[in-house]
Amino acid sequence: MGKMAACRLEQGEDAFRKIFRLYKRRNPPPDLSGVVEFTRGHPGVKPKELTIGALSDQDACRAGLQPLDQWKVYGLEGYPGFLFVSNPFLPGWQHRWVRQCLKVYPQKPNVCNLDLHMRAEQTANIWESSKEQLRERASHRRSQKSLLEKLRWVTLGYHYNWDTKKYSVDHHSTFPPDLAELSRCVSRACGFSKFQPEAGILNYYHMDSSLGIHVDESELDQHSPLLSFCFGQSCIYLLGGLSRELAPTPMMMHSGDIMIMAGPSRLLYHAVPRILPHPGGGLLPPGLTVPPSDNTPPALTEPCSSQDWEVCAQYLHDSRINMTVRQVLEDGCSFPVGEDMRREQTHANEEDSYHQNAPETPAQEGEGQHLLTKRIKTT
Ligand SMILES: O=C(O)CCC(=O)C(=O)O
Ligand SMILES: [Fe+2]
Repeated sequence: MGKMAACRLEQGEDAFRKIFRLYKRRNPPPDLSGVVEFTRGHPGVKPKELTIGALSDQDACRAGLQPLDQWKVYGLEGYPGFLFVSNPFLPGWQHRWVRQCLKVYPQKPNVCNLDLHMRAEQTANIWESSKEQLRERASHRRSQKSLLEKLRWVTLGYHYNWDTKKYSVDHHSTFPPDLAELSRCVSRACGFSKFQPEAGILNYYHMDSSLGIHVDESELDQHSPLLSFCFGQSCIYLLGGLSRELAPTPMMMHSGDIMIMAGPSRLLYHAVPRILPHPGGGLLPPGLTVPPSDNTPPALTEPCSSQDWEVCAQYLHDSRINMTVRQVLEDGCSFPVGEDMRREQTHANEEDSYHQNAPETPAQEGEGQHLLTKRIKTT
């Protein structure tokens, strides 16, 4: 990078990047006392009341969620439209979503990072080819990394294209009905009764992973909320402003927590600089140390068997999974065609410059989330 450009960066173009690097740092470890813990009454955290009745107890229960009057929901001063739900899952139910993320959602026709450099038959059954390797790990036998451990992202519904940064009508598969229903339950509960789950990105992190600074702006509908579900180990999540000059707020996310980015918070910069062991010791967070619930009638997903859970638990000892769910198209709209598409593309190209490094500019730390496999970085 030229001297001038470096200078401009230092003058605060990128307050976000400075904080990203601070929390990513291992040596010396950063002071975490300023990191927002929503359930611990941090300044700026405001409990929120949801409309009781927005989600029936029966629908909540089918999705593995507690009755709405039990949910702990918070807003954050300075971030209108942002909501944080502290683990609303019923005991034994996060397990099912974790199992879906590891065993079911990586299957074809869904798309994952491994497809970029492996043949279709090699990625046809990631779970089956990995489970023995993961079990062996439990008995401390050394083994090669399994495909599951190499998984970084999976796309669902309208498959996000990491090259063009677009969704398209031609690259679509059925959005998983169970995750669609969970997402509709959460969005209804939070007052977004029209939300349509149309695309999902699942992110798989290990203890040395991070997710670069970005805005999720590829959806044609940027008014609908974006939902984000966390499982496994904890993370520091940075929520910034509409520009990278604004310093982000660091917050902790734990297993089971759900975030809703809506309204004025929908297009804010954000990043995950650091994965942290869940607080409290032990290999798994408290919500996952109970056995998987075996059955509650009638449910969206089948119970997680103890054999499947053994593999999932082993995976989660040093991993975090995040599912984001998005509405791509505005209500009643379809993908643009002809003249509309040209207009849309011109507009998108202007916006893309936000994410791309100029050719002569080396990638900056914390940048480049949309660069193919670099989306989740491993140090
Ligand atoms: O892992 C997270 O919490 C954030 C994921 C995210 O920002 C994304 O998928 O766009
Ligand atoms: Fe994002």
